[in-house]
Amino acid sequence: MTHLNETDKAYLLNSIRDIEDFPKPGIIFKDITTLLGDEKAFNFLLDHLSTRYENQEIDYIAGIESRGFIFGAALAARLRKRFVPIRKPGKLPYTTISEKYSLEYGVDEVAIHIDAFSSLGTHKPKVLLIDDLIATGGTATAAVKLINKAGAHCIEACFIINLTFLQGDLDIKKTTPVYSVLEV
Ligand SMILES: O=P(O)(O)OC[C@H]1O[C@H](OP(=O)(O)OP(=O)(O)O)[C@H](O)[C@@H]1O
Ligand SMILES: Nc1ncnc2[nH]cnc12
Repeated sequence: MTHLNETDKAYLLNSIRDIEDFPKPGIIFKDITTLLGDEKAFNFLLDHLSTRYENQEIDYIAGIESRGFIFGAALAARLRKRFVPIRKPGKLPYTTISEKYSLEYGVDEVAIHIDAFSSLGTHKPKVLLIDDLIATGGTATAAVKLINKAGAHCIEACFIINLTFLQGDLDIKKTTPVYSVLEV
């Protein structure tokens, strides 16, 4: 189904477990392992995402390490699209390009293989970016920049959960559509 009603969203949200004070005091961690461990909820989510994206022009689905790999690769297999991993630094074996981003304290980085998106005739490769969750938005904003640096076009950034009170999607929305299945 393209549109999820409030009952559908409550069903998915209830399949995700909240863990208080992980990994630090004050954080409520959204634990998606309970969604993955519930085959009905996981397939319900994948049915929804497949319906949303099946008729859109997409050449690649890129997932952000590590939880974005799970949803991104599952959706890519269903839609018969190519999957590209966006990884933490030092993990990819071939030549990479990378993008740094700020954390609350310090910096982090995401990387991609330089040839991840091979050119497809006349058009720039169209990429759907997927991650499980957007919090401050630092990771996903850097990932969108990386997709552009790699010569592709990010057609949408998709998240299963958006922690809306952090407004992490504001920067991405300046250049790229954002879709969040669940807003918390
Ligand atoms: O919006 P941000 O504030 O940048 O945070 C969101 C990112 O944090 C989590 O990943 P994490 O770095 O914990 O890695 P993991 O998926 O390997 O656990 C989550 O899966 C996102 O990738
Ligand atoms: N509250 C949270 N739950 C799960 N993953 C996260 N990544 C950043 N914040 C998170």
